[in-house]
Amino acid sequence: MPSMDSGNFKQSQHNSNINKPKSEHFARRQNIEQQRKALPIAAVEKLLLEEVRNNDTLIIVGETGSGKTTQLPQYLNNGGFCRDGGIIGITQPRRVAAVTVAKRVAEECGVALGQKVGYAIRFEDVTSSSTRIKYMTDGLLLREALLDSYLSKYSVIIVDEAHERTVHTDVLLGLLKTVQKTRSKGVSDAVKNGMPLEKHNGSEVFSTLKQCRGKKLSPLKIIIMSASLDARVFSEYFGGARAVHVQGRQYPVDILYTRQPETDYVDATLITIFQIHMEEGPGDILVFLTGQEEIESAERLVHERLPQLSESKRKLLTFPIFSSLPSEKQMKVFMPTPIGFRKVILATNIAETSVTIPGIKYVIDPGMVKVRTYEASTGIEPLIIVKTSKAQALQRSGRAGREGPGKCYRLYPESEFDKLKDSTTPEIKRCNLSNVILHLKALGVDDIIGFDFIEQPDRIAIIKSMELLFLLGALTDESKLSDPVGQRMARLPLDPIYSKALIIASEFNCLEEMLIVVAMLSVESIFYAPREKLEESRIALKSFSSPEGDHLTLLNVYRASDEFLQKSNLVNSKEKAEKNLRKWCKENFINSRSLKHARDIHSQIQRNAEQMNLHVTSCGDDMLPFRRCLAASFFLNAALKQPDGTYRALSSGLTVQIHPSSVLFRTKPECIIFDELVRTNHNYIRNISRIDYLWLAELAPQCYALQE
Ligand SMILES: Nc1ncnc2c1ncn2[C@@H]1O[C@H](COP(=O)(O)OP(=O)(O)OP(=O)(O)O)[C@@H](O)[C@H]1O
Repeated sequence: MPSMDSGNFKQSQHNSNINKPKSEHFARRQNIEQQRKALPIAAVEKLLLEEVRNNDTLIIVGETGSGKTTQLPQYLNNGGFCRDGGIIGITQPRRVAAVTVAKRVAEECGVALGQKVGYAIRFEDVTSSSTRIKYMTDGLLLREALLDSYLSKYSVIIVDEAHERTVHTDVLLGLLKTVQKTRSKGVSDAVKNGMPLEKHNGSEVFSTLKQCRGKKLSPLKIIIMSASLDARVFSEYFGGARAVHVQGRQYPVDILYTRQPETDYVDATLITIFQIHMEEGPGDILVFLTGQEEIESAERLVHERLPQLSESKRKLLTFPIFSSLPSEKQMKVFMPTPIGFRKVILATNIAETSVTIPGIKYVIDPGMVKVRTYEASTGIEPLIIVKTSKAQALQRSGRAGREGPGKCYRLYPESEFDKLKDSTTPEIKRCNLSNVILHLKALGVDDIIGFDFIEQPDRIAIIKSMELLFLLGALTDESKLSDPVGQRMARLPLDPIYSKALIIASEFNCLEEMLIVVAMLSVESIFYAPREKLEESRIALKSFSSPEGDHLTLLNVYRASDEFLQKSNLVNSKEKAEKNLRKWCKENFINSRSLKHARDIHSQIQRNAEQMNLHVTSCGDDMLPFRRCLAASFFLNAALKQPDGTYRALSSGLTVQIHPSSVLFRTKPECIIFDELVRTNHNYIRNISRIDYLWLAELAPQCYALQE
C-alpha cells in the first residue's frame, strides 16, 4: 500500500476531524485505511501504475464502486506523477460529484480540502498552490484551456465517467488529443534539436522549448475511465490506445424487476418506497426521477401518505437533489441519517454517476430520464422524457452496494431492460452547438467541421449554429470570433443569446435590469400554482405583473424580494431574514428554491460583467430602453400575431401559442419576443414581452428589413 500523507493533518484548519476525540479520529482513519485496502482496484495498484508509465493514453474500465475515481489519483500521486509540480486533473460531468469526491479523497489523505486535494467548479475554486489532485467539471477544464491552451500545469488528465458523453466531455477529448500531440511534438522536436532530456517516471521532461513558450512541459498522460464504457470506440479514437479492465465489485447488488410494465411510474415509485420502508431492513433509499417538478410532487405525496402509517413507521425523511437546487441544499443528502430514521433521496440523474451517498442500500429506478434534444430545422430544443440506456441503469444500480450489499428495484420488466439502448446518444448529436462553436473558436479552432470530434455532430446543426452566432454578431464574415462582442460572449458562461443581451444592455444603460432578468430566466419555474389554490396564486402573480410582459414581471418579483430581504436584514439575523424570505415566497406563490438559485446566478454574472468592464447602470423608471434591448438581443425569437390569435415565429415560420402561464396570455399583443419554445401538444412559447415591430428592422437589420 502506498504510504498515506498525514503531514498536514495536525495543522489543518478545515479538517472535519479536527475536533473529534483522538481515539474516535484514529478509529475512523483506520477504518478508511481498511476500506481502501479492500477495494478491488487496490489489488492492481502497481499494475495500473506500470500501465500509465508505459502508455500516454490509457482506457480503464472497472465496475461501479471498484475505486477508480477515489483511488487512482492517489496512486498516481504516490507513484511520482506529481513530481516537479505537475497536477493530476480529474474531470467529472457534474459539479456535485467533483465536490463530494474531492472531500472524500482529502479525508482519505488526511489533509484539509483545498490543500493537496481540491476541487474547482464554475465560480468555486477550492485549490491552492499545493494542490496536486484536482477534481473539476469537464466544462471547467475547457474554460481553463482558454487561458492555457497547453494545459501545462497538468501532468495527467483523467476523464472520468466518459460513457456519459456530455458535450463537454466530447469537446474535451478532441482538445486533449491535440494538446497531447503538441506536447509530445515538443519533446520529439527537442530530441531532434539535440536538446538534453531527463528521464522521469517513464516520461521525458524538457526544460526549454520555444514552441512551448519556455514553459516546462512533459508529455500529457490521458486516462479515460468509466464503469460502462465501450472501450473500443475510445481506443480507436486515440489511435489504438490500450484498454485495461479492473475486475471485481465491492459488494453485490440484487436487481429486481417488475412483472408487468408500470403505467404511472411516479405512483409505482411511491408504492415501492413504502414497500421497502415497511418490509425491508435498515438502509436509506435513493430514487431516480426526471426533474424538479416531479421530485417536488413525489415529495409532497410521500408526506401526504405518511400520516396513514403507525407512529413508529413515520420516521421517514425526504431529501430532494437536482441541479438547480442551491449547493448547500444538495449537500444535505450526504449528511448522516439521524438514528431511528430512514432517509429517502429523490434525485435526478445528477446522483447517477461517481457519487457515494452514505447509507444508501436501496435504489429505485423507474428507468426514465429527461433529456434536451435539438431540431436543427426549427431551432427548437424540446425537453423530452425518454427511457434510460443500459449504461445509465447500471450506474444507477451502482449507487447501492457501496458500503455493503444493496438492492436495486427497476420498475420495468427484465425483458424491457434487454431492449434498452446500450448507451445514451452523445449530447453533441442532440444539442444546439452554438456554445460549443463559440468555445472552439475562442480556443483558436477555426475549422469546426474539420475538428477531430470522437463522433461528428450533424453538419446541418453546425451550419445552423454558426448562422445563429453570425446573426448575434459573435462571428465575422470570415467566421472568426468578432472583437469585442464574440470575444466577450465566449467568456460568459451563459447561452449565447443571454450573453449577447448582457453585452448590449450596457450600451442601452439597462445592464442592472438585464442581469436580474437573465438570472431569473436561467432557473426553472419561479412561480408555482398548486391545483387546489389556483385562484389565490393568480391574484398573487397579478401584484407583480407588468403589462409589458413576463420579463418585467420577473424583474418586479426579484426587486420586491430584494427589498423584503433588505428590510428584514435590518432587524433580524441573516438566518432569520432568509427564513422570513421563504415565508414571503410561500405567501406569494414563488418557488423559494428557484429564487435563491437566481440570486446566486445574479451575483455570479454580475461579477463576470464587472470583470469585463461592462457598465452596470440602470434605466430607472423608464423601461423603454430595456424593452428595446430585449428586441435587440432576442430578435431571433420574435413572433407576430395571426388573425386566429396564434403567432408566427418569424425566424422558423412555426405557428406557436402563448403559454397560459404568461402575463400576456389574454392581452395577446401584435408583436412579441419570447425566451423559449416548449413542445407539448402545442408549440408553446414562454417568457414573453411586447415589442414594437419597427424595432426589429432598426435593431436587427441583419435579419429584418422594412417592406416598402
Ligand atoms: N464519500 C464517501 N463516503 C463513504 N465511502 C465512500 C465515499 N466515497 C467513496 N467511498 C467508498 O469508496 C468506494 C469507491 O468509490 P469510487 O468512487 O472510487 O469508485 P468508482 O469505481 O469510481 O465508482 P463509480 O464508477 O461508481 O464512480 C465506494 O464504493 C465506497 O465504498
